[in-house]
Amino acid sequence: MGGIIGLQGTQDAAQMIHVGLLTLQHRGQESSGIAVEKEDGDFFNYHMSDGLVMGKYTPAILETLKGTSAIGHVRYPTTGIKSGLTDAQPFLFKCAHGSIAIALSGNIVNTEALRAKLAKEGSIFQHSSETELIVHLIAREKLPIENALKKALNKIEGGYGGIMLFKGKLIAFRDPYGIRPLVLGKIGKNFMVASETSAIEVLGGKYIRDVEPAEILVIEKGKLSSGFFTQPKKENNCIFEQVYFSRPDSIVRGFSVAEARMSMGRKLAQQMKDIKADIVMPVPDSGFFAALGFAKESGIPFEMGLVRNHYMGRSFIKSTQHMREVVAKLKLFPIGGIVKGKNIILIDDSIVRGTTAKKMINMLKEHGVKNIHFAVTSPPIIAPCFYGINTPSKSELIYCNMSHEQIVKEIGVTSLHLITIKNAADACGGISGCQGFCSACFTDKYPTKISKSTREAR
Ligand SMILES: O=P(O)(O)OC[C@H]1O[C@H](OP(=O)(O)OP(=O)(O)O)[C@H](O)[C@@H]1O
Ligand SMILES: NC(=O)CC[C@H](N)C(=O)O
Ligand code: SF4
Ligand SMILES: [Mg+2]
Repeated sequence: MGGIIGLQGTQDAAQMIHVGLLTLQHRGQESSGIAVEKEDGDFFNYHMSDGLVMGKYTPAILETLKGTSAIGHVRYPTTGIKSGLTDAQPFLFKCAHGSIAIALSGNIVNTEALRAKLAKEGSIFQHSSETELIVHLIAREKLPIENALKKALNKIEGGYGGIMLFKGKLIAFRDPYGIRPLVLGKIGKNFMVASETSAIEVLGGKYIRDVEPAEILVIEKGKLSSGFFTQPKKENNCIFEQVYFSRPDSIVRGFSVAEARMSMGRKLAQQMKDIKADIVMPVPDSGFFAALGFAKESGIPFEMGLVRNHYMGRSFIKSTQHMREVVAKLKLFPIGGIVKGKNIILIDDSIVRGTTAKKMINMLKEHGVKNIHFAVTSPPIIAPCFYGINTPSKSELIYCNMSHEQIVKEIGVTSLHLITIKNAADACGGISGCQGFCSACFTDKYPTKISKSTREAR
């Protein structure tokens, strides 16, 4: 998954990308990078850093990132080496076309086959993440860059949004199914692209529209041109963007994420009419708006009985189970005075491995909660994601290894309720049922081909 942002036409491009990356931090915490095209277009000024963005791009560093065309990336490792700077993006290359900087959010699913073929033909790989493949494929084509990119993108399959800098051009592209998000905006007279609208708005810019599935945008000297590298496929936007990943103040496929989450909460309340409770409580952060919607619909008072430590970052997107456990233990803490002796409806967006639920419910009990009815705004997650979110192999997914009743016991709640796929999709602006959305992690039905080796790699 991860987050990307690119803009052109302003002297403080790197400073703006830096602010954009801080805004996209929730999409990737493992490393970040900014690349700015040098004035002669010959290469890039750049800086990569591990961990969080905050504090890593000092004024002195930003001063070295001179240029008016820039891209940035925050990484959530879903392929390749999971930590360190080896796979920190943007990746920078020199090839027969010239200098290219590229950053990708998402995953390419036919990586193994392509990599093996290219390696056999003599390619040397510097990185272990798939983003590099695109440049290898471009470098082999003796065509103008846009056409070379078109050819390259026709050879890859997956869910991705991508950005490139090349000789005065900022180029953006999105997978044919629109699985991963990418939006176009404008700041003054300058165009920009980003994974989420919030990164445009924080800079004082205006969201214009989504980059279309299969679209390639070229921005050069303030002018925008658009083309398609293939026929767009039936849209399969990742429903997890609304459920968990995106910031609540972002607009995803025309819908406010906060409102979609509130509506999911309302629908859960309708599903749970018979459950009586004293208070409704969110699991912060991403359960917040759903709990608000639930409380409004049910009339049960809304309370904040859990405090979120924001310095811990998100637990789910940590790279190792050890770190997920550490963060899950420290990220939430109950407020005894609010929860003691209460029957509560507790709302979270998802149960993936069950790491958060187990720890948090234990703590709530230690603080004297009477009964917990746990309500979740995603259906059971029963299949891995191959498009850039680490919903892990079936062996790690709690709903693949236990029955609903066993999970109720394992996490220690009085009852457990999950939103239906139809209700989740309706709340997120689905046309009818789940049309327009990818929901493969709930259904095990993927929009693209997933090869045996890709499946087995999980
Ligand atoms: O069942 P699990 O494997 O624990 O994964 C699911 C949990 O992880 C996420 O929270 P996270 O801390 O990543 O982010 P948030 O603060 O935005 O909710 C998500 O919101 C769930 O709470
Ligand atoms: N954009 C991202 O953070 C993910 C890109 C790529 N799949 C990686 O793991 O590096
Ligand atoms: S499989 Fe799930 S997480 Fe992955 S793109 Fe589809 S809906 Fe999103
Ligand atoms: Mg959470």
